[in-house]
Amino acid sequence: MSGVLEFNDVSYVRNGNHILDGVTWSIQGDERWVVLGPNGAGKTTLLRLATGHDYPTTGTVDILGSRLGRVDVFELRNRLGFASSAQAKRIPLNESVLNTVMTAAYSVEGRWNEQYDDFDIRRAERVLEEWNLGELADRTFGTLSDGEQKRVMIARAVMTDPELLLLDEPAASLDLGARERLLQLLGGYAASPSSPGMIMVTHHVEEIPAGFTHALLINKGQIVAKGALDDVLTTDNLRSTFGLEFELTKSAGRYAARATGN
Ligand SMILES: Nc1ncnc2c1ncn2[C@@H]1O[C@H](COP(=O)(O)OP(=O)(O)OP(=O)(O)O)[C@@H](O)[C@H]1O
Repeated sequence: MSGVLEFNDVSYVRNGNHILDGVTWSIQGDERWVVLGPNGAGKTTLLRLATGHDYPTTGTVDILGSRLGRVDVFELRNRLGFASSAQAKRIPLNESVLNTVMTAAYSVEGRWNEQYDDFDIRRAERVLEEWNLGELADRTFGTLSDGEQKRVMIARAVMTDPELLLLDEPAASLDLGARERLLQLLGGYAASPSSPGMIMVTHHVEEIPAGFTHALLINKGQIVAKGALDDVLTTDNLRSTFGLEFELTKSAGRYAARATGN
């Protein structure tokens, strides 16, 4: 079975630096991956390639069965859902929450002259309900809290029923309550058999939602470990990735890590 995303011996080099180095990685549509690694490891670069926002220096990237470099990336991106803080910054602050989500149907960030039909409106309203945003539909994006904005960006990413959903640090900078509410929603979404393949970048094992199945650990552009979550999340692999000794625990499907040495 060919995957929804295939990296084959991918390197990405800038100014002589190997930002990604020999990355081979395959994701199937029923897998939910977390990508973990320290600052500067290459996680965002991985997502930029996986969403067709950049090209590998060497190696190949296949997204939804199409080879990057031989396919119209704008068409391809319509089949992907992607949420990041960089994208959130492009949303006009005076745009309504409903429009912020609905404009994903046209891959635009602010409403202009596009004609939306009842289907688009109903779909956007349903997605807002699913992500606990129904009461905020008429609010403007700029008046939302950080946690609410992050949920709106995820709702926008799933609005078009993507075949692959990519989330870059969706829980970053959230307070404990907002983080836990978001992880519950993400866990529920990940557990649904109708959900697409997912990739979520994070810095913290505590932010891995229950229901995620696989992990990729990366450091200095190279894969440290990849595979089933429980096989990959080990103290040895965390030490190799973050350069510290950790105590790692798992409870009710969630992980926690605490440094034990240096
Ligand atoms: N176009 C570029 N030119 C030069 N260096 C780059 C370029 N893009 C990324 N880098 C560098 O590559 C490294 C990896 O960047 P990337 O943003 O992928 O890391 P990251 O794992 O997402 O980091 P963080 O966790 O801090 O967000 C960083 O050192 C970054 O400065």
